[in-house]
Amino acid sequence: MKYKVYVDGQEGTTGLLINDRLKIRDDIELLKIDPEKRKDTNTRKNFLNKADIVFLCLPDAAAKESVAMVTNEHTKIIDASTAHRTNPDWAYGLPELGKEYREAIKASKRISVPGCHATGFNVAVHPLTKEGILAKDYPVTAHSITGYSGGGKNLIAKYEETDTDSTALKSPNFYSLGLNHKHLPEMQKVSGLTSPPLFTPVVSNFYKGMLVAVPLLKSYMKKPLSAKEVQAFLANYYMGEPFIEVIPYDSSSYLFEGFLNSVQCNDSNKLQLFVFGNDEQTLVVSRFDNLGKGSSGAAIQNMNLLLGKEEWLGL
Ligand SMILES: NC(=O)C1=CN([C@@H]2O[C@H](COP(=O)(O)OP(=O)(O)OC[C@H]3O[C@@H](n4cnc5c(N)ncnc54)[C@H](OP(=O)(O)O)[C@@H]3O)[C@@H](O)[C@H]2O)C=CC1
Ligand SMILES: CC(=O)N[C@@H](CCC(=O)OP(=O)(O)O)C(=O)O
Repeated sequence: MKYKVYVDGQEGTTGLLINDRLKIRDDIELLKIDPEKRKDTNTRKNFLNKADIVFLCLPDAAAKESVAMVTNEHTKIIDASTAHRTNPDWAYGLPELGKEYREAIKASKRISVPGCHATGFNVAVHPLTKEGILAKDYPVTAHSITGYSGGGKNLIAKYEETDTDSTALKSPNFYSLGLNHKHLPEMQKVSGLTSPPLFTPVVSNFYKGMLVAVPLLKSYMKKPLSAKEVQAFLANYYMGEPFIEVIPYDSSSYLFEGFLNSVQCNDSNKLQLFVFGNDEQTLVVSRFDNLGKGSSGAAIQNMNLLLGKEEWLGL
């Protein structure tokens, strides 16, 4: 039997990539809506209820509308938007965080795909709070560098327009300067911190790829660890996870002329976790593709868990 899969938002940045990842599967029947009708409520409703699995690749408000249109109790929904990520009725789609996350995903009909920055952040911080290395009230900061595809069609168009004088736009730019980025609620909830992290993302003039960096001070940790000990702890935590690669503490061979680039994990579902530093100071950095493990790759990984096909290690 082939699973019927429908992508609501198939023409968007995330939807197109999910389609690409589904096209190579022979265990899936892809239900394709006529592009002209992709915003027609009745047609969408019909597709949403015909499918065994629905991917929502829509703005938040449209994602909520789609969920409300699903009346078939067998339909499972994997939502790429921010709409349900802290909703307790939805599983948080980052199975590597622990057995309870993996089991919740497998048992649920409603899965939320984590935000891209939140993925990099939670992979670094969740194990440290869970195992009591960081107290819940540790004042966490995080910095992120992302390609512009993270902003979807609108930001891609802004960056790729040729008729604007965009020198300023095309330099690296801090954004979310209200310090209220939309991923803060899921960062705080999943890491269990009592306050949201102070998070400073930077968008830059390349299409995709990202780094999320979390600096830590040993003297403020609940269980004080050096950078080398943090690396050993994370390597042990993620041992056996095919999509999370904890890089050896001596990571010099992974750098290019001493630089850590943002794009080395592109076109994969891989997330690399680096730990830099010394006895007192630690910098944990996640590197991954914002359109891979940061969205469409993670969405497919969650589908595989739902279908009992964890062994699928394709893109
Ligand atoms: N880009 C990224 O790195 C990531 C994005 N996400 C999230 O995934 C979701 C999709 O993002 P992304 O693919 O980047 O966004 P895009 O803007 O690239 O695509 C959104 C798509 O949704 C369609 N759409 C909008 N409103 C409706 C509606 N009412 N009914 C049907 N279709 C509609 C748009 O149609 P039209 O083609 O006409 O514009 C477009 O094709 C968002 O919630 C985003 O926040 C999550 C993680 C990462
Ligand atoms: C460059 C840029 O604007 N990036 C987006 C990230 C998109 C994303 O992952 O956000 P959702 O998953 O919540 O949709 C941002 O930081 O808001």
